Amino acid sequence: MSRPGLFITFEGIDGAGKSSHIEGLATAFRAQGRAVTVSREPGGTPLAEKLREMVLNDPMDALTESLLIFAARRDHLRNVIEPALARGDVVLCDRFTDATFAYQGAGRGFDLDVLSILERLAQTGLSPEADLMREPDLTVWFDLAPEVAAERLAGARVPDRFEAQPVEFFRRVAQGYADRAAAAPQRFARLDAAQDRHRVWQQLTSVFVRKGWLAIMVASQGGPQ
Ligand SMILES: Nc1ncnc2c1ncn2[C@@H]1O[C@H](COP(=O)(O)OP(=O)(O)O)[C@@H](O)[C@H]1O
Ligand SMILES: Cc1cn([C@H]2C[C@H](O)[C@@H](COP(=O)(O)OP(=O)(O)O)O2)c(=O)[nH]c1=O
Repeated sequence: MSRPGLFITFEGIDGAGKSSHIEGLATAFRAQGRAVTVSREPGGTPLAEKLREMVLNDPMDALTESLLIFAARRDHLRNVIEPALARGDVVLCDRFTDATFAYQGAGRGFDLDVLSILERLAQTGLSPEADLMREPDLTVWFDLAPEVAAERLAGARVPDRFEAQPVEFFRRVAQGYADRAAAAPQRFARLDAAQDRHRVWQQLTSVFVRKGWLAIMVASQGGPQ
């Protein structure tokens, strides 16, 4: 019998170090015989990537932004995430709905109750269990002080509309993530992202080993040098 799919998301403020580790984790899962789908939000389908370009570059009010992000998310769920989970893949997704609560909710101050309604609308009715609202099986939260993230990003890449925000914005976003983690402690795994890359990788793989999703040997494989 094939193994059930796993839906794993990666969250944290810009510059926390998520992208540095996702490919390494995909390699570790593949080395242990699992099929892996790597994706990101906003994005992951042709339509959602178009919406991403708008969200990251065009000024808009917070409701418009939230509607576009959830539209992109539904398209991504329908066309990529749900089919991959149905095949039994491990789905590794760089950001998901916690980012909307953290950035649009806590960061921009948009109404969290409206976000909850949009979440239910966008994430329900797509899997064989009609009433299921799709949520991650695990969310890895790269927790890092905004000042440290800003230092890491300075000069590293051209900032998008969010990355160009002042540090106070990221303090609110970081608090938004802390609130989401406190509300669903069984789903979240917090990493101390201030440590060096190797230690962050060790923390990351030990979460998966503890869950029984990776064998212990991978701790020395696949991670960033
Ligand atoms: N543990 C770390 N210590 C120092 N710098 C890091 C660490 N992890 C990532 N970086 C660097 O910080 C920047 C942001 O990392 P990245 O993985 O792109 O973050 P994110 O995807 O969370 O925005 C990159 O320049 C990356 O090389
Ligand atoms: C998924 C998501 C992302 N975002 C923002 C956070 C990031 O600043 C930006 C893009 O995320 P990300 O892909 O992490 O950026 P990069 O590839 O440049 O590291 O979109 C939201 O504001 N709301 C959301 O729901």
